[in-house]
Amino acid sequence: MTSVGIDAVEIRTGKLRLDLPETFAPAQDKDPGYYTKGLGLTASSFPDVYEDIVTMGANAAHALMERKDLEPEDIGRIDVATESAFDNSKPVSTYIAGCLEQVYDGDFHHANKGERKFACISGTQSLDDAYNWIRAGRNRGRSALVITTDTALYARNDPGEATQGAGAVALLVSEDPDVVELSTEQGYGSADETDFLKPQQQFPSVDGKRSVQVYLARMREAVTDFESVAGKIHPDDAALLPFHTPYPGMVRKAAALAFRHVSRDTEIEEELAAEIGRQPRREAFDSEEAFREAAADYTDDLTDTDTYREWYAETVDPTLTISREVGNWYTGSVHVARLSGLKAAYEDDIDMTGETLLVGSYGSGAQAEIHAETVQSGWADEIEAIDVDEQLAARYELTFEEYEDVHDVHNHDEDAGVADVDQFTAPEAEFVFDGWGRMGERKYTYVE
Ligand SMILES: CC(C)(COP(=O)([O-])OP(=O)([O-])OC[C@H]1O[C@@H](n2cnc3c(N)ncnc32)[C@H](O)[C@@H]1OP(=O)([O-])[O-])[C@@H](O)C(=O)NCCC(=O)NCCSC(=O)C[C@@](C)(O)CC(=O)[O-]
Repeated sequence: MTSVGIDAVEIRTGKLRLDLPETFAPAQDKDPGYYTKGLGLTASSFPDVYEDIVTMGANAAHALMERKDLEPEDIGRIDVATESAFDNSKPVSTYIAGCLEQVYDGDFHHANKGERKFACISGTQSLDDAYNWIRAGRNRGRSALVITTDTALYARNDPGEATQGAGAVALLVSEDPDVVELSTEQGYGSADETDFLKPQQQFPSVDGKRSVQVYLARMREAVTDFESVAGKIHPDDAALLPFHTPYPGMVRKAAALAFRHVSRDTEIEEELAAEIGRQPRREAFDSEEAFREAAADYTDDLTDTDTYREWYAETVDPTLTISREVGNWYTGSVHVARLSGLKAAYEDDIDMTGETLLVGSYGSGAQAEIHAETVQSGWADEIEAIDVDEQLAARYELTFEEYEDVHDVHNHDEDAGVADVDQFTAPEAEFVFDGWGRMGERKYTYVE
């Protein structure tokens, strides 16, 4: 069977940085520990005034095509996943293709382009579309470009304001990939939920506490569904667990429940029994409430054990490093988690070839998906080539007042725009937003 998966990755972070404990916390009159320890975040990325979802996506795609020495004729489809689209008809992929055509001799007229929407999970759904297209043998030897791009803004003073972020991830999906091969097995947990949505509005209406519960419930379903096709998961099966990361604290909660589930009925549960007892079983309780309380107590004890802490430090924590510095990139978030985990393994000199990643994607509204990925022998060369640290370090550090201006610049209802707020950084060798066309379309130029 043809091996299909991710052949190369590039990211593009928004070029502005807001420090949460140092700059945001005092202005919000909050304890800095709320951001760093509670949510697990240090900073958010924001786009400069000449950046948006198109420039970030096009710049990530351009970097990837240059590094892999690709021409437009090598790409058979461009799938964009976003929940920050500014056009209800023309897909962002056409804007991005238009940008790329400014710098390549060829064009993308032969390429199928689209835009996926299902909150944050649409990035993984686009990956699926690309995978299925290649596995169906319809790709004529070409690869797919999957681009996730979002500016995740919340209304000012919404609790979600602390979790904002902006950036794009470009993934090249090909036969015989260099980074990871995707499993055919998948598990889903999907239900009509009203926890986070944007009905004809830019900023989300969020029931924050409920969104956390829905994330956990749908993930639990997806794990069970995955096990029904792939067999029971054991904690030692996966080297890394890249999960959708709206903020690292969310993944910390999900990881505790995941470990409790996958260690049940294993030698790990038996070994821990002397220390914290065995896991509560539903049939031993008179009511659902009593069972849930006992399960929550067991989970608290479990997360205090050395066994759990070691597993978390090796398998989960490395996937959160980039997220702590950039916030939520919505559709790109789980793909940032994968990159973060592989980057940490590369830096620690761990040979990941042949190892399994268990990837958990999620989108509000709501749907979770679990699949496995097998790391390929070219992974280290690919990870080494990505300039994540340089991009993060080069960001402009915003004051709180500048942050307020930037939020207004990217707020579709505010008049502030490129003309009113000076850019904070100077564009170089990249696509920039440079005004409006005659039909209200956004226009882009490549700046040398
Ligand atoms: C998630 C909430 C509700 C949290 O906002 P909140 O309700 O203000 O925060 P909290 O009171 O729940 O506190 C968070 C944690 O900080 C701790 N804490 C408190 N104070 C301190 C302190 N001083 N020092 C240290 N720790 C402190 C506190 O104890 C708690 O720890 P936990 O119980 O989680 O272990 C908010 O950020 C929000 O509304 N965010 C937006 C929605 C969101 O991200 N939801 C996550 C799941 S839904 C999802 O992932 C989908 C999404 C959002 O990406 C969208 C999509 O799919 O398109």
